[in-house]
Amino acid sequence: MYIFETALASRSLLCALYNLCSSNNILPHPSSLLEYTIPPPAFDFYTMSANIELPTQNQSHDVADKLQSLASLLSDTATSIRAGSLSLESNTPERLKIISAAKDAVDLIKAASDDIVDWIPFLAQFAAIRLFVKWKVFQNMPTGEEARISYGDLAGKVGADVALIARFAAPLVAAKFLRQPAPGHVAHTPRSQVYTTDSPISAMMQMFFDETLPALCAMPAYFDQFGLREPTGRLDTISAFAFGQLGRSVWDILSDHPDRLRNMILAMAAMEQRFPSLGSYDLSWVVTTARDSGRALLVDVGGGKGQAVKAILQATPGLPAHRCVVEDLPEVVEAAKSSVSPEMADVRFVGMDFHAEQPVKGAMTYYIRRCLHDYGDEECVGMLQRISDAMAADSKLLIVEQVLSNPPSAFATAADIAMLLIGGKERTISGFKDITGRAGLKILQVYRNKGTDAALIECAKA
Ligand SMILES: C[S@@+](CC[C@H](N)C(=O)[O-])C[C@H]1O[C@@H](n2cnc3c(N)ncnc32)[C@H](O)[C@@H]1O
Repeated sequence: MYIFETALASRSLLCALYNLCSSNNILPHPSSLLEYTIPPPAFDFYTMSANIELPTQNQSHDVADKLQSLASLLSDTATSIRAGSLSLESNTPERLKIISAAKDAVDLIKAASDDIVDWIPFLAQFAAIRLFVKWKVFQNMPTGEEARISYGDLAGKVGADVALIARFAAPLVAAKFLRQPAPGHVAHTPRSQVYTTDSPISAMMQMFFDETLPALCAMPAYFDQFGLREPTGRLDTISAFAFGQLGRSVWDILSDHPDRLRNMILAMAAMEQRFPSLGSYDLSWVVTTARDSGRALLVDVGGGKGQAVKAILQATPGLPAHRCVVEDLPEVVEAAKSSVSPEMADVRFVGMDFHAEQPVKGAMTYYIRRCLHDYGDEECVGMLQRISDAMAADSKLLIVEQVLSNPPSAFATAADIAMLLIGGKERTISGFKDITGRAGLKILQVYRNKGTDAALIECAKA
């Protein structure tokens, strides 16, 4: 719309110029005016048609057809929800499918100029949410269906200017993230309530604002200094550059900041639904095969607080907790041990470094989730080689990561750019074949997770 208005205004201006000049015999013909006074036009202001790709009738029909099929998908969803056969809250793959369909519909309708109109408010919303979490604004808002608070009372509770609170609340009200039930009052929505506690989603948002955003902003200066080359190492990363810590890995840097490290570990739990610990993979073979041996049955390498092992224990009846191991950096393991849940009480927690020798040998299965994408290929080959060296001939390695499709999804590409900041990357299946093969492993099967790019890759010694 805006482009059209500009075009029309420019056209009138050119016509007026032409009329003025031609009446004074300065210009012989409009085409020479265009040819000599402006660069080749994006489109012809006189005909409004020559060089612009306006949708043909066929294309318009195509858009209409696609919109109609997306609309029927949304309408079928509504029918299933009404009939009680679909719950978007509990059915993550279906919810992600519907979100993607709704986004596809919006993309079909969008003009090129609409993108920027989406991006700019998003930045304001992101900043407002981060500040409200930091200032405990969400926590100080009453919850419940009818609950509301005046901006004045809310500002008083958190010790801020009323105007400041109202200005940062405004983008969130505009985005329907908060409600404004009456002028001067604000209320929670289910979306904002997630940020009232130290939830994994809140931790993820803080991690992106505090860790990722500064690194994204440092990228132009980083590439000016280091040249336009793909960063691969784990020491001189864009993230380290952004925090003035070149030569140190992201985990070294975080170990100086226990709060940031704790937040990062908590944030990992936010993506649990996108990264199911096993998905369709059935680990019950381990329980029957190794019942009588004393071997470890499951070793989660870089397992954080043991979130994947906890889920695997739930999904695999008969798997004894005392034969499962969670490995991570010593400081992470110490923190995890201090808050262990009852069902994890018998699990062994082992401090280690996955770039060094694997301390548990000959386990039935080694498991590594969301760690390899933190590193470039050479480091991954080293990490996999350590595991491969510890594996017995019948051991399996289970890798859970995103496996990029071609072209990749928006979420996977965003994850890839976040990984680039710390010298890592998301990989295609041939990328995984390459790094596992170089570490003396072969891929047996890939179990894809419905509705996301995550997959479990089962490997054995080559
Ligand atoms: C992205 S998190 C993944 C956590 C967990 N696997 C999950 O999927 O929820 C990466 C994990 O690797 C651990 N880590 C980082 N460097 C490590 C190292 N050198 N040795 C062992 N663990 C490490 C981190 O502490 C963190 O728990």
